[in-house]
Amino acid sequence: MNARDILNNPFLNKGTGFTKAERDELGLNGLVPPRVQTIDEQAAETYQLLETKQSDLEKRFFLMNVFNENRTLFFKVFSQHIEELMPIVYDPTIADTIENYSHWYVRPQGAVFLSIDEPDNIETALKNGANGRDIRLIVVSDSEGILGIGDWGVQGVDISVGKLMVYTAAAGIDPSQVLPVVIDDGTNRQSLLDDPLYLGNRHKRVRGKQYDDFIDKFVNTVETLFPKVYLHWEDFGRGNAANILNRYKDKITTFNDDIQGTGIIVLSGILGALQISGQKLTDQKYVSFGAGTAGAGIVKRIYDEMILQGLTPDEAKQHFYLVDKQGLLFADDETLTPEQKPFARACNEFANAEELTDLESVIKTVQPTILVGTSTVSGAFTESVVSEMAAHTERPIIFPISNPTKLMEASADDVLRWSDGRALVATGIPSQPVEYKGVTYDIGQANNALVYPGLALGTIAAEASVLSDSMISAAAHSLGGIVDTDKPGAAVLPPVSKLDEFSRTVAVAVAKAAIKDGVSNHSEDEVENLVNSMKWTPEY
Ligand SMILES: NC(=O)c1ccc[n+]([C@@H]2O[C@H](COP(=O)([O-])OP(=O)(O)OC[C@H]3O[C@@H](n4cnc5c(N)ncnc54)[C@H](O)[C@@H]3O)[C@@H](O)[C@H]2O)c1
Ligand SMILES: O=C(O)C[C@H](O)C(=O)O
Ligand SMILES: [Mn+2]
Repeated sequence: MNARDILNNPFLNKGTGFTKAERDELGLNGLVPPRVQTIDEQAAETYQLLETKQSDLEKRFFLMNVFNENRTLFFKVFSQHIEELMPIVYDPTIADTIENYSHWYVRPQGAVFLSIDEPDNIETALKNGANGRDIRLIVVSDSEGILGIGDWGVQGVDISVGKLMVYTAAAGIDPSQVLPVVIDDGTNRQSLLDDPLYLGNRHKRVRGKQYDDFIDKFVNTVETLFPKVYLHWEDFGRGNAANILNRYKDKITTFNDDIQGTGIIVLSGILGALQISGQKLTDQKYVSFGAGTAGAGIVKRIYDEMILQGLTPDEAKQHFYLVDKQGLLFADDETLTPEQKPFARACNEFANAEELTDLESVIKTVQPTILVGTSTVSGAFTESVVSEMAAHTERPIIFPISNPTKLMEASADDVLRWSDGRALVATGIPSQPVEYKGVTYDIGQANNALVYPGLALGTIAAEASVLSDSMISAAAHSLGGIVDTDKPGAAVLPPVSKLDEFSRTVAVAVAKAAIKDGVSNHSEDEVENLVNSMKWTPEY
């Protein structure tokens, strides 16, 4: 490899960090400024320059340049300032770059672009993307359900790139072992189809057999090329996400973030909240506002936990009320998804069944103790919804977790005020602490980013053949225990600033569960070492 290839390769480039000896050996003399800098000096300068940028968007562009030039330096800066930079590198700023991707496009950022029109190119494209690297982690999206902003065609590739950045910063997954992938199967967003600058396939989304076969071919090719890979699915549409997961979850090491990751983090948050309120999960009544991919995924996780805590399936089901566009979901509704069906209620349970078409009437009638929003309906948790909940329960658990910021069901600040400081709140995007009547309330972030890095680290370290339910449950429990129950206004989840620390906790718990479950051939006393040895650190 010649010197210029080294400087142009973000995995190899150290910029001014090349030592004198390296410069002599690699032919770099004269190609970088004379002074040799340590990565700490480079990181401090980079951070200083970053802080001169005014908007989050400018900061993101700047950081993406660093990412494209020098991966090690990028992750040094990101890891050092993880709490500050998460919302810039990832959600919510990433939503802006996805909506404007084609217009702002500069570089492919190491992603692999697969076109539904060219199934025969899957293997070549993946090989080109890997370029001989040993790929252990793939994030793939078809971008039909990006966050709560919907179908963004090929532009959703940024979510695959962004999720992988968080994996490395949070859990130390080696950035040279990851591969972001987007499946471009068209888009149903007319404004993209009409946009002359749109960079994706200019046709409607392909569905049915052709789509399913493409997914199958993709999975088979991935498994052949990268037999040890952990395959993460992100932001597929409601009609595909659960189907795909169910098709592969017992065969390969695979994970759907919106279903399983969100299920884990919300269960952890609820366990944290119950630790604060001193209550039992099996005494709670749960309303899911929005019962799509995430909503139903969370319900299933909490339902499984209730069974783990001793309830029968029939008893456990009685604790859930799912609300979607049509209102409370009833069993005689023919439009229910397979994931909604088990939790639909009977009309004859309610004297006023026909009135239960909006959230407020459901809250009044059901009097829940937990309300989780995954509806993408901005402001749906109104003052009357929140105060109605607070009227019936001392410490209502209220998690408005739709993303990005513009789609939140309520702000943490409003929920606390409207419940007179009694609600236990977590939000999907980071929220500033709320001051109310002399107490500072820290707000937990119920975002799957707090858990998917550790989950993968543990699973990959244990070389688990599948991601089993007990591994998922172990992840939720390992996080749920880390709250400060004595401090007034304590958050229900651990702070993002400690993400690297608790990713390790999650990883160890997950790897141990894999071994107990018989899906890993390692032994428990190896776990600490296995996890430690997987961990990549941003140093030269
Ligand atoms: N915080 C997190 O970690 C996290 C994780 C996953 C998803 N989410 C967020 O959850 C939201 C939903 O994501 P998803 O993947 O489940 O999408 P989805 O499309 O699968 O589900 C959304 C559901 O909301 C329903 N809905 C739409 N309008 C409604 C209304 N007026 N009233 C009631 N229900 C309504 C839809 O019918 C659908 O069932 C998004 O905003 C996403 O960002 C957050
Ligand atoms: O990406 C996020 O911030 C969480 C989640 O996966 C989502 O789709 O909203
Ligand atoms: Mn998602």
